[in-house]
Amino acid sequence: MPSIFRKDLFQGQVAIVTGGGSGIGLATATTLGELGAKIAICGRKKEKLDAAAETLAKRGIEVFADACDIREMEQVTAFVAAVKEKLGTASVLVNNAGGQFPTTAETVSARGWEAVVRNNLNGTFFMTQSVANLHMIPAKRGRVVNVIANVARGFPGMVHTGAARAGVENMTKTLAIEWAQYNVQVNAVAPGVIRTSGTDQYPPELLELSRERTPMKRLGTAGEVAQLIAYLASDAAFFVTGVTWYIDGGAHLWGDNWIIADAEPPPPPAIVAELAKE
Ligand SMILES: CCCCC/C=C/C(=O)SCCNC(=O)CCNC(=O)[C@H](O)C(C)(C)COP(=O)(O)OP(=O)(O)OC[C@H]1O[C@@H](n2cnc3c(N)ncnc32)[C@H](O)[C@@H]1OP(=O)(O)O
Ligand SMILES: NC(=O)C1=CN([C@@H]2O[C@H](COP(=O)(O)OP(=O)(O)OC[C@H]3O[C@@H](n4cnc5c(N)ncnc54)[C@H](OP(=O)(O)O)[C@@H]3O)[C@@H](O)[C@H]2O)C=CC1
Repeated sequence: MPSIFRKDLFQGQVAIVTGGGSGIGLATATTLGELGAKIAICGRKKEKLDAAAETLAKRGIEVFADACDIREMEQVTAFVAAVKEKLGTASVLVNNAGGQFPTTAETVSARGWEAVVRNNLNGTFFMTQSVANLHMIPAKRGRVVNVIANVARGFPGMVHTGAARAGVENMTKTLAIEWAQYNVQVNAVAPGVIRTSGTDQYPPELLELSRERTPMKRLGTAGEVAQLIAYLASDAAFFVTGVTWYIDGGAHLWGDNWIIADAEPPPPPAIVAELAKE
């Protein structure tokens, strides 16, 4: 996707993109890198990262890639220190790593719940705190962009991730206030359904349902999300903080991914009938 931004927009800056080995993360790393930033990417699978690093390097982007599971504080601390040593002080952090699995709320196991909350809420906080303390707060400059999901009306079918992403959305607001004094702006991006290696793992019929229920009648692209992230990471968004930006073709306002069962509603309690008589 051709960029609308000036070619040297991020010249001299270092950007960390978690989950930068694929999908939205790789598109974001490519976009920021092509706009001049040095790029650090992490993920759990080293082979995926190596392939992504090669792709970025072929485009002339200086890149540091290393395995890091964002759920593990020790791995996060080591990765964040390595970025400083290899590339310098980071001014941009894109918390993109995350994921979950479809489940009904009544069947999700305690371990399944915990795995998803750790992945999307704990991991995002660990990375943000570590980058802020080592890079952004001492430099008095930082832009954090958290990739969440469309949780405006809950997240039926994925209760664990809905709760975790809502946690990140609230954290976004808190950190925007606490860290304004350090010139660290914190925003969130909430993608609707975006065609990526991630959504390729979901049943095609679920994706088609989402497309039909999206007012703009299509799925988004990783490049479109990357452009929004680039704006929020740039100086053009200097006065923007604590805000969630939906990029979903209108889906947070209208359209449902969850079919409510066509069951007989329960009779109302007696008090409701009595009040109706008055
Ligand atoms: C309409 C579509 C909308 C789509 C919108 C969103 C799209 C995206 O987010 S795209 C990104 C897509 N990628 C993913 O979502 C994959 C991410 N998944 C993972 O990274 C991992 O599976 C994990 C972090 C969610 C869990 O990994 P891990 O901690 O290693 O978990 P364990 O294997 O140890 O299992 C713990 C616990 O969780 C249960 N579980 C794990 N995966 C699944 C699954 N796919 N389905 C059902 N249950 C799962 C697992 O069974 C364990 O529970 P117990 O069995 O009770 O021990
Ligand atoms: N595509 C969509 O429709 C939507 C996506 N999102 C969110 O956007 C983000 C990007 O997703 P997308 O690009 O579509 O999918 P991908 O599956 O391609 O990207 C997810 C990336 O996160 C990395 N990752 C996951 N868990 C961890 C972890 N614990 N530590 C480090 N890295 C991790 C994965 O790498 P590895 O497996 O190597 O660890 C992978 O590169 C995710 O948070 C996703 O949930 C939100 C709403 C909709």
